[in-house]
Amino acid sequence: MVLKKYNINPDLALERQKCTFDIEEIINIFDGGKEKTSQRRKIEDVVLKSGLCHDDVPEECMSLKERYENAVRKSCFFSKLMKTELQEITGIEDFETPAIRRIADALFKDISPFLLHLGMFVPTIIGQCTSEQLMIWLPKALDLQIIGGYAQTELGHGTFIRGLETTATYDADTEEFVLHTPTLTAHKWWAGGLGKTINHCIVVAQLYTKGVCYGTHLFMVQIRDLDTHMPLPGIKVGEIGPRMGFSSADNGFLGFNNFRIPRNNMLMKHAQVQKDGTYVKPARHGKLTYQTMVFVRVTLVNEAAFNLSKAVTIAVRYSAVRRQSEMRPNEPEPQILDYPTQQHKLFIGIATAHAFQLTANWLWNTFKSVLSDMKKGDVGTLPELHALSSCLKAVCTSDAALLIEQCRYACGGHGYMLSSNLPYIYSFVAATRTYEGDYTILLLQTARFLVKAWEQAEAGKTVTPTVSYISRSLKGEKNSWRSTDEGIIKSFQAVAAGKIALCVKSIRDRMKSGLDYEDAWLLTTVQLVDAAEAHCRSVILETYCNEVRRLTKSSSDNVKIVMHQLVTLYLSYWTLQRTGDLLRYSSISEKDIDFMQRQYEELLQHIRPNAVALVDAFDLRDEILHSSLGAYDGRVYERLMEQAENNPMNAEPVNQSFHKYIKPLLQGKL
Ligand SMILES: CC/C=C\C/C=C\C/C=C\C/C=C/C=C/C(=O)SCCNC(=O)CCNC(=O)[C@H](O)C(C)(C)COP(=O)(O)OP(=O)(O)OC[C@H]1O[C@@H](n2cnc3c(N)ncnc32)[C@H](O)[C@@H]1OP(=O)(O)O
Ligand SMILES: Cc1cc2nc3c(=O)[nH]c(=O)nc-3n(C[C@H](O)[C@H](O)[C@H](O)COP(=O)(O)OP(=O)(O)OC[C@H]3O[C@@H](n4cnc5c(N)ncnc54)[C@H](O)[C@@H]3O)c2cc1C
Repeated sequence: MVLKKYNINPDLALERQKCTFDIEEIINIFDGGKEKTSQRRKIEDVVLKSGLCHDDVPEECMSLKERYENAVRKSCFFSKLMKTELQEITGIEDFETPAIRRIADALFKDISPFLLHLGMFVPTIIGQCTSEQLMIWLPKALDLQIIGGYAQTELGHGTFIRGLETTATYDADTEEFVLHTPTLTAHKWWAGGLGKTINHCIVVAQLYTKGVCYGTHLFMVQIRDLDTHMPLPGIKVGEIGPRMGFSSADNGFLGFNNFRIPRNNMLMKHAQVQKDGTYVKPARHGKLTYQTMVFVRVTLVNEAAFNLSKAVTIAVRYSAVRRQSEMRPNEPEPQILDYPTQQHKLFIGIATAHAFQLTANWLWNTFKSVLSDMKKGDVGTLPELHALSSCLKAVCTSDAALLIEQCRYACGGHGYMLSSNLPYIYSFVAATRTYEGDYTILLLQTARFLVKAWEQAEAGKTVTPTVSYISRSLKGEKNSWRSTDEGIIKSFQAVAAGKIALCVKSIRDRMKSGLDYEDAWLLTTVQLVDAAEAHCRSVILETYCNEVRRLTKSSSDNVKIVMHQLVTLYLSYWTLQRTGDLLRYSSISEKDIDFMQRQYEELLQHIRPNAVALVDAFDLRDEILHSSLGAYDGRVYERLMEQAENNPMNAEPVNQSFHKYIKPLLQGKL
């Protein structure tokens, strides 16, 4: 899409004059400093000037095949740009992934078929290969001499990894693994890029050697000829068909008919199969082959924040431009942003994008620190990281999807237009709630950790920092409600502790009544999911408050004020959402709730003058937003009309179907 230049809409211009803070300061905070902002903008300039973002026809007007081919074209040129010009022109050696991730959206309204190459294939090589294997595959993968994906899920199993059916049977005579798809349900299903694009793939299969099954392991498999791109003999591969989003990601299926790969193609950093077929199990932790999933879960919190910031930018700018109804008779129609109900729909989106972005950064640092522990041979911090990344991935993607849909509702009918980009953003984020571990499943993983932590604390052992509130609760610390940041966090921790306690009690009561542990757990899973969600809320609230305090230490007073208003809005919003829980597990009173409601409504008014400036501070270029409703200039109606006029459906005044069908029908000749 070529963006026409318009003057700024006067309503938006006025909004920007009302801003009380220096936008650039907030931009720098979220980028991680002035230097990083400048690097990111340089990268964006290079990509935008490359002409790669241009489409002759809007993406939404292309057929699925055209969209895929267009996405491949752009992915190839973008990869070339990353390898060459971006480095040369910007002089930045070490590309910051978030900057590349952001600008990628200027090229793809939907998804790049290469996403999984960088998102999972390369990280799996880095995390799962021996140093010798790394030297073979990593340079080729980084240089795009090979393009890969990650095929774990099958037609019959996604969640239950231990139930996967694809087999990799070691043949000591030839020193090869034989990959096989024994049933219909064993076909790999869903892997991004697999349908048409990739030539290599990480395949997750049940390892058999010397007649024994050792569970799922990872294998590097070439699936297509590097020159002709034809599937290799013994490989059945294709696209799984149209989906709600991910239209250009060519998610695929894959089957093996006794397909042979060399022994060295098993990724052997953690477990090995020796030449004679002897299995050497991982020395440290049984779930290290799941590491790529943990990595992606961590990055998905960032995806939730980024995509929500796009949606709320579109909806706030639109709401400042859109005028509708009347507040008092004969007065001019107000901007819809002036309605408190509209502010209620949107400002929580701004605050949540802040909360998730800061939580994502904190989680990323935690991930890096656990990786560094693991390099030193210490896997002790992995269970907490798994519990944290599981619940944060689940809750942040789920909340983001709901809030993005709320942004679409906030834009009325025009929000339903694909050109608003809100439906694309929603369908992308809706998928993140499912892939890389479904919402319920991941919360149950966190619940497992919480119940264990409870048992440890009961036994007088020290528990990890994110669950230290459990020890306080077991010591009988009573909650006394205070409407300060800290007071509210403590009360949310009391809610989480109360819910975990009830889960433990339910499991024990059920066992006393004769059930075994598995059944007692199963019957308690509704409560366990709820407890894990409550724990996650307390983690987000605490991280958000701590990070804002830390990051704004040297900020101007006005930035401190507005950032803290958003924190308070977030805390008040969740207090009001969870009054039932707080009445049950904390000492909050009716009076306190009334106070919080008033505070929340006042905050909406305080934030209102800065609303447009706050979304400007996400610093999202129009080319990244791709939205007729959310462009910086606010020329909503001009763009909607311009795009309607350019719609290929309007290229001819009379569609041929008139002559073929309507006219004969009108004339009774059909
Ligand atoms: C550059 C990139 C830019 C942007 C990125 C943007 C987008 C993202 C990229 C790609 C998008 C699209 C692609 C999507 C890809 C996929 O979806 S790949 C497939 C993902 N599949 C899953 O996530 C499956 C979910 N299932 C599981 O994770 C697990 O199997 C399980 C259900 C959680 C449990 O498994 P299992 O039955 O084997 O284990 P348990 O018996 O329940 O548990 C045993 C103990 O192990 C612990 N455990 C489990 N998982 C882990 C882990 N990952 N790490 C550490 N520990 C783990 C578990 O807690 C138990 O511990 P215990 O209680 O102490 O015994
Ligand atoms: C857009 C997209 C891209 C994807 N990309 C890839 C990819 O690149 N590579 C790849 O390998 N996979 C990929 N996947 C697959 C994805 O990882 C799985 O779909 C996901 O992990 C969920 O598994 P499932 O489909 O088997 O769901 P199921 O497990 O069948 O879930 C269905 C329902 O059953 C419930 N359920 C299942 N088990 C339990 C249980 N034990 N307790 C309680 N409830 C349960 C779930 O909560 C859910 O509500 C992708 C999926 C999508 C949608």
